[in-house]
Amino acid sequence: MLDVREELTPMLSQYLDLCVAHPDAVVLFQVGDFYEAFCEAAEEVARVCEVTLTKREDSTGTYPMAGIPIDNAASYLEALLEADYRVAIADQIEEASEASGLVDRAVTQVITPGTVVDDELLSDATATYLGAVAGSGDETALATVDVSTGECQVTSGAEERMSEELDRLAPAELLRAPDAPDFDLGFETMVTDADPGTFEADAARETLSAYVAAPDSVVGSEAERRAVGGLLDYAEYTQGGDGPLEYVSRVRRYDPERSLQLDATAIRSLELFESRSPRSGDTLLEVMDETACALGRRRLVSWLRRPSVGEREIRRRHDAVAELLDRPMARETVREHLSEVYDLERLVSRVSRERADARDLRALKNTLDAVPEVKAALSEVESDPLRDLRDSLDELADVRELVGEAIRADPPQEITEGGVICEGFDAELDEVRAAEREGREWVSNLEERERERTGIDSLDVGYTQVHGYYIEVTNPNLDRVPDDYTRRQTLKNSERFYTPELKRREDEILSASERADALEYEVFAEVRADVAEEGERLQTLADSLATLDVLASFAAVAAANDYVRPEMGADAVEIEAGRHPVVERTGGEFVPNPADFSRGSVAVITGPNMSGKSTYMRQVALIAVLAQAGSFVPAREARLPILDRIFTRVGASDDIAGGQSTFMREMAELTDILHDATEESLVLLDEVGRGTSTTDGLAIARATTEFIHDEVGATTLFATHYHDLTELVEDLPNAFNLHFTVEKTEGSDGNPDVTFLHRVADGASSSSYGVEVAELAGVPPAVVERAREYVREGEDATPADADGDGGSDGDEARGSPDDDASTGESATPADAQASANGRASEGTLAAYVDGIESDDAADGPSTTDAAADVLADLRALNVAKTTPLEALNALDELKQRLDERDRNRD
Ligand SMILES: Nc1ncnc2c1ncn2[C@@H]1O[C@H](COP(=O)(O)OP(=O)(O)OP(=O)(O)O)[C@@H](O)[C@H]1O
Repeated sequence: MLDVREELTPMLSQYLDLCVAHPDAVVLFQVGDFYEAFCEAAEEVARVCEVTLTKREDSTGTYPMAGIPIDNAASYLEALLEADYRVAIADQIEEASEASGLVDRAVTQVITPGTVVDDELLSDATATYLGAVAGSGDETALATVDVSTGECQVTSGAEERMSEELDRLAPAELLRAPDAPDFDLGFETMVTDADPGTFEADAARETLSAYVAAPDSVVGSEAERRAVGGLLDYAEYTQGGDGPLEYVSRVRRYDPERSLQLDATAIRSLELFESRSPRSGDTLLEVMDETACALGRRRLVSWLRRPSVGEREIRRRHDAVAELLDRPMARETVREHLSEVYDLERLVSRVSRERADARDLRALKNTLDAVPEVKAALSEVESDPLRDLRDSLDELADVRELVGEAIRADPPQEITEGGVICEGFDAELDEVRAAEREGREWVSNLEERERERTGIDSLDVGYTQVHGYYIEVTNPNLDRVPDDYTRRQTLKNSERFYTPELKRREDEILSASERADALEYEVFAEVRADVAEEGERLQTLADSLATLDVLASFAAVAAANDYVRPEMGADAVEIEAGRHPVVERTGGEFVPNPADFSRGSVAVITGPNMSGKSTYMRQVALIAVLAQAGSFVPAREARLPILDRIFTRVGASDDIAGGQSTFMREMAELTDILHDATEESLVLLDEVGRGTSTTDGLAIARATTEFIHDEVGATTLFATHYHDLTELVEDLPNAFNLHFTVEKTEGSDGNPDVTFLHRVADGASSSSYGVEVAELAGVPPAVVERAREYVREGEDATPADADGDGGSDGDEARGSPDDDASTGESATPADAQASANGRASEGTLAAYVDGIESDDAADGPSTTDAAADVLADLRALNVAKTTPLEALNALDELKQRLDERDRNRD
């Protein structure tokens, strides 16, 4: 279009200028009640938003055009953001009526994934971050801002640390300074190449100096300053580029190591915020979220994501929860009033961005109305933290009064059309309104007066938009019309007139009405500006309300679920009758279990599939997370150390959907653990080493355990199906075995029935019960029977030790992956269950196949072809992409083909 620019109409040429100024965005251009896009942009908008692609015809040609209604823009904007577009909103910045020629337009906002501020596009519970990275090596800095609330934070450190921090915060959009590392990001984001100049030291200092008085004192290094500078400059650009964002009142520096570090893997595998299985759907957040308002909800997420490591801070939170637990009346009253609290942080930012309307200000007033009530409910509290919180609640009576007196209780959405400002607030406005009212009254009495004067009983006074006020006289009465009537309009049966006085009044009414609307808007804008002045006090209030809401929520959850206050600062993890906070809520009777892990101990946990190993390990970690976040915990008693990090490495099969080599990923995560864990860390390892051959897997598991035990000293829980690992405890003084118990009874068919007791006990497990678990899970009887035959064969044979790595003994032989010496692959009966659970089960299939292969070798060529076909099909099966049902069906079909082969052979 650039080449024909000279020939375009002024409007399209204006559109084109804006597109050139915002090359990375789709420009949406206000035309009346619509946002329009033209030419190529129109095609994209039509496709993504599913709106009709129309044509605009003018003297210069025909152009594609697509529009979205402004009133209803949110869902369309969401679609564009989801399709990875940035959207530049070009609003009309002058009234069409005032424009001489083309209406002036300017980009007032660039909407990008990291900078959305519209409530409809934001989630209540989580913050949407824009992030910026500058620097490299040990001097890498990461700055983030939540554009909707103004929360701006910066941190720095080694590249890997910052990469972890990025993964944890998962900003929706990321800016990179030219020298920033090219991180391998573990989350979806839009990477934006911002103007490199904004990241330069001087430019950044200047940007920052508009926000903080002494830029050098808030940031720790040049890299931090550059990251914040580039970040805020871009945030300003997206908000219309009118200078500093007033609502960013604080730029805070933080050190991620000052909180319990949970990396993205741990957050995911502990299911803090997202459930890994589409079926379960329950997360720690869902269980813990009894918050009453959005402020509290976001604070809860941030406390769970970043539990504290400060013993004093943790104790204070526990003190507050304890008191709120003891005072149910106060707690419930506080929660009730908090539920009337609007999203103050976002409200304040809208006020200072001049985006708040009259309803927002009323919402602010309602929120402020709740504050004295909350304070009153807390009047008798005795604990320091609650007293401090109560005393810190600023009622902002001045703001509350101002809004109460200025803004009507139920104002319209539109702030330019009157009906917003209360009577009695502004003398000039009242005067103009009085004039308007008086005029209208005069008109409304006119009919009666004129009927009397003319003697025409059917005379009517009315009003139309086009012609204004009129006096209507029907045709038969026209002869009685007085001389001062002037004809305005002729209808079929009547004539309409006006008088000079009526005309004068009409002009007065209209101009008073217009003036009143304009004045109202002016007064409203003044009130809004006065409120904006108090932004910082409002932010502080929001902060206290958020904290109070989370503490009350913790107390409510503790009351409802029988949680107990943990004792902090212990030297060991000691839990009596601990429960998994999420699993205990998802039905069935939950069996509480104890934990007693001294610092640096390594517990090797064995037990059949489904016996409760993973649940147990996660429960220990979740109890630690909850305690350090400030909550009570699901247990009868708990004494806990203050942990610095929690690491989790869960079985390779759980990551199969990730697409990458699961074993590589497993090992990369293991490397991080071995590298970064300390004596204050808790490490959960679930089936480490499973992603490779048995020999290698066991070797890695063994070496890992030894290393953690001897060198790292982290408290470690290691769930494994490698029963050989249980022997390790004999050599490692700080290691011990735990196992999960099952009850085995003889079933009616003579085979064993297994009941899971979900109870942890000392020592190693004696059996795997994989086949029984497979049966319980519904694996077809033919397969289960065949598996039993294999197990019996295995038991009769001498324990295989072809790998020369020790082999197994007695009962353990069945569960030991070492048994499967013929392939060197893992063939635990566990895998049968894994299959039923929707996980890959290459081990079991491999065992099955190898059985067939050796059969075939013995039987000669006659039956080998059929078996080879089966094998080929099996090898072609993409386990990662196969659902459990498909896997079972495939297995059943292969089995039938082999049965067929056996019958032919007989
Ligand atoms: N203490 C408990 N009380 C009641 N039910 C439990 C308990 N622990 C676990 N369960 C139930 O048992 C199921 C299996 O538990 P879990 O996944 O922890 O077993 P696992 O031994 O880790 O299995 P796998 O080795 O296959 O991963 C859970 O989904 C849960 O429903």
